[in-house]
Amino acid sequence: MKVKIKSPGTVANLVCGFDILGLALKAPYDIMEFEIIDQPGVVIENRDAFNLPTEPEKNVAGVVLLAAIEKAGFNKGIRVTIEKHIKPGSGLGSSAASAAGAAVGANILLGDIFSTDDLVQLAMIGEKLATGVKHADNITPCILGGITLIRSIHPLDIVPIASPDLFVTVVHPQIEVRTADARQILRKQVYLKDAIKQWGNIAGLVAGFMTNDRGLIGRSLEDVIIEPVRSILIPAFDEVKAKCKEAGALGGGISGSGPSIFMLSENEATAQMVGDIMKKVYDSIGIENYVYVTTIAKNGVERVSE
Ligand SMILES: Nc1ncnc2c1ncn2[C@@H]1O[C@H](COP(=O)(O)OP(=O)(O)O)[C@@H](O)[C@H]1O
Ligand SMILES: N[C@@H](CCOP(=O)(O)O)C(=O)O
Repeated sequence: MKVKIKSPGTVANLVCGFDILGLALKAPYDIMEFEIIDQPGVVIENRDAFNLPTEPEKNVAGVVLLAAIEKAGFNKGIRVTIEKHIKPGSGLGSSAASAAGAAVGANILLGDIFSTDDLVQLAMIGEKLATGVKHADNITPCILGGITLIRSIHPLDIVPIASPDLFVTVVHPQIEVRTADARQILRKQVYLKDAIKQWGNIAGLVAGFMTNDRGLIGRSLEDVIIEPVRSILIPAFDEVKAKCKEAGALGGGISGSGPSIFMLSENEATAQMVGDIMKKVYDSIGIENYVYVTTIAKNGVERVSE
């Protein structure tokens, strides 16, 4: 039996929700194909130009598949073919797409034996390999679709949030920011006044999503803790953000750990205009860039026909 899935890109952090809020994107997505093999262990074949490791212990899909095999007590092996469209180090959850895709793909092959919490726990093993830390704000929306809140990872407590019909524009300037590096530069302590502002924004953003209050969503898309530090790694960040908001975007910020920047808009025309602005800014400073105008994906990792 062969299992083919598509695994979506994700926007983690959702500006003020560092490590706890994320959404799934309709595009881009990776394609992965799985099959059971007699030889125990994991075999990885990459069908893209990213040169990711094929040794299972060095590839996030590999470590997740090894963990799934062990957890299931399975005595055969799994071969996975990865066709990656989400560039590693993009801030669009490239590692999460492989980790979550591997967990879901293995689960289908093994007969649907894992719960959603099991899948997230397994996929977090992949995120730990990529970033040095277990975080679930990419893998949870990648698995479940929509917008998700990770209230806690110890113990795991996932809260799916109602997703308003918003458009998402993402620009991916073609520079690489490794999530592991973007975590290293963060301050370990925050001022109470900043924490209070951030709590207000997170609560406002979740309430805004749940009540479809566009004004509240826009006002709450503010990050006073992480963005001021990480935006230094992203050329023209302030200019892009200011111009997109002027053009009518509700708001946005760094996608994951960057360098991608995302904006939410109420309609497609604004989302397209925002994309044109993003492109123009990066073209004007000679940075190759790629723009996606898309929506929030209702579904996460999905099985597709051969
Ligand atoms: N299957 C995989 N998919 C993506 N990245 C992988 C994979 N296996 C290992 N990696 C490593 O993980 C890192 C990319 O993860 P990360 O920095 O979190 O990027 P992103 O923000 O796109 O998720 C790179 O160092 C890459 O080599
Ligand atoms: N919460 C994480 C999210 C990283 O997202 P990625 O798409 O850049 O992998 C963090 O900000 O470190």
